[in-house]
Amino acid sequence: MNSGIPTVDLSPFFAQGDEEGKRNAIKIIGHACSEYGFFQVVNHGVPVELMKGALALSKKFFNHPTEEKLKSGPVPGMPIPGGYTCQPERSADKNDYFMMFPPGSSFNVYPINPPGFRDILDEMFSQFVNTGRIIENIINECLRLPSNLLMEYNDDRMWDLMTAYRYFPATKTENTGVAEHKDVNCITFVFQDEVGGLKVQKEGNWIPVTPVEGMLVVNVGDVIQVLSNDKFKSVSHRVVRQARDRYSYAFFYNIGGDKWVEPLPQFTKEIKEAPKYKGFLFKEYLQLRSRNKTHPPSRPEDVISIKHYSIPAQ
Ligand SMILES: O=C(O)CCC(=O)C(=O)O
Ligand SMILES: [Fe+2]
Repeated sequence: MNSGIPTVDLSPFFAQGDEEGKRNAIKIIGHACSEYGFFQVVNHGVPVELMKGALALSKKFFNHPTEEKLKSGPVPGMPIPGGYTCQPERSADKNDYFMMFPPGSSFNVYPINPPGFRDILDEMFSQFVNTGRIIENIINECLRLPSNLLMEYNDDRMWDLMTAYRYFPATKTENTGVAEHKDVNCITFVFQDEVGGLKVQKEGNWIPVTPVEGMLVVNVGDVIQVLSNDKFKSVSHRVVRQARDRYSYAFFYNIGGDKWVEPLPQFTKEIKEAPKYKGFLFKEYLQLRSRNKTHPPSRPEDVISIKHYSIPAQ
């Protein structure tokens, strides 16, 4: 099926000896990350039955009455709201969502209903972390970095996040599910139900990502764009609401908040290219980006994006 973004089979990374298969996948992913910022993967290690179960249980959860869902609402004082949240009326984004931190984090607030949802969420999260490590390693190879450089740099898994979303049906006058944005993190995974609605920007057009059962959509975020000094791109995407409710999951393979993010020497000094970004602490950028949401600037040019740290070419 032609969904408009490249598709890659990751099975060579789960078998011994298929070096050619690996090289081929690495080539497609490298091209996808520099041209699209997006690709999608099959045989990615996350069991398809688990993905289907996770969607089925999230549908049940979101169809509970609001009072029931709010029992797993965020605890006051959390840095980011964990648990169940509905977007405020004034937000352009029209969805409600459940967000969690790594299994075992004291910030997690799990729903009791539907039964089994908690176990499935924890399992999904752990599977996503495993696939995240594999894709991080592939990106390390695509960028021809010294072995394990990204893995050793990105060694704090406590900042990873997973969100289950429910998008409301479009109305006659508006259909924004999630407004156009670029992800802040390293690598994002998304899977959507058959309703669809995810769109990716390419050369001024919006490419729809056709939903395929068991497929994981992967995109690189701002951190990879900065580390690679723009070799790999963090690309704008959005969710367009459809005639009926749409359900999806997103997993954000992040980096530790205290990490310093700047273009790597392999893409600057070592090849005599000027860095395109100033360095920054990841948590400071996260804070600026969440302020866009809590205190939306009135002038569009004041909305903070990764451009905030860019160094103009001399
Ligand atoms: O729900 C989706 O398909 C994608 C959501 C998204 O882009 C995000 O949470 O950053
Ligand atoms: Fe996103």
